[in-house]
Amino acid sequence: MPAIETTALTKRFGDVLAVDELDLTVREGEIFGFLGPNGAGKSTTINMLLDFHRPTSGSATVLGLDAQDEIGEIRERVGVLPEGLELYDRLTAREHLQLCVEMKDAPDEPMAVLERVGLAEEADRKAGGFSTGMSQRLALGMALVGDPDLIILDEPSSGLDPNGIQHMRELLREEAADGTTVFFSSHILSEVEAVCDRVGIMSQGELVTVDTIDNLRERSGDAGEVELTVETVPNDLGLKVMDDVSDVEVDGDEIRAYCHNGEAKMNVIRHVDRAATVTNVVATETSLEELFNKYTGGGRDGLDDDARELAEEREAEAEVTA
Ligand SMILES: Nc1ncnc2c1ncn2[C@@H]1O[C@H](COP(=O)(O)OP(=O)(O)OP(=O)(O)O)[C@@H](O)[C@H]1O
Repeated sequence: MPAIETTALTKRFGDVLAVDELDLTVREGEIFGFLGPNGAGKSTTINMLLDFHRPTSGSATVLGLDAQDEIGEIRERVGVLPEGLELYDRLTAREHLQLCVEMKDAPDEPMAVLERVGLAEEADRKAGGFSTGMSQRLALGMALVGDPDLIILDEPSSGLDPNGIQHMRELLREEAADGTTVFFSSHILSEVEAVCDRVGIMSQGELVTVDTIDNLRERSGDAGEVELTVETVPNDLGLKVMDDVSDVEVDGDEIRAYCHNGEAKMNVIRHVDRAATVTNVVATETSLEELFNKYTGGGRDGLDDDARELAEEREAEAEVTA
């Protein structure tokens, strides 16, 4: 049974089609990153999963339960860190946790949760004086109460310092290792890249792709770059004619080649090694940032079929309205 499944899930706010016939499956036990630029429809989707917004049409299940009809049971089994959660200014961190423990009838010890999110020293401070990052840590702790089967986090890293981001990443990994499904939206792509099993990329209300990051790289036809430092660059390098290699550049004693897959990178290294004395090799992968731009229209080359089709539809619509 999938942890989350949506079928043609759609939300319209007046003229704005925030989520457009979304079919999304999040598997049990995975860490799934939900990506997309501002206004792509991520929060609206999350809000429909938790019945904060009613869909215009379509349906969603969470842990096999209907997101509208069985929301009570869903809320008992899901830990949520919503976007812009407002804390109670006059309650301390410990009191917030205590409230969650009581509401979920959970056996958790508030101090143990505060330890986990790095807030133990602030346990008796009122949340009204918390920094954004501290509030976010507390909200994360509240989401962890009751050992949920699924954690849904909307932009969990917002306001966290690098230390906090690292800490949150570890917590999410621990939760996943324990069998919890983690579904989170984020703008911090490096964070998504570091923890997610799969990512889904939203653009203008539509899901343009879902896959592992490695597969996205592979499918985008852009595996990355290999840079070799050599004692003397040979006269006839012969790299440009190699399969799956493009944009070869030579700069002093450095040779750079963009490769479309890992095998091409290895072939480049072997080829140059035969022709010259190689003193250093650096291979880099296409960053998720670059992939993200491709899939959301930041660059057209390398779009997968779905994204290209979507982009072409958009252009055709634009021509009609122009
Ligand atoms: N309550 C609302 N009333 C009207 N329009 C809304 C409402 N909530 C969202 N929208 C619109 O729906 C679209 C999707 O917004 P949503 O907040 O889901 O995007 P998002 O991907 O979460 O963006 P961000 O990363 O900026 O949080 C946007 O055009 C937004 O303006």
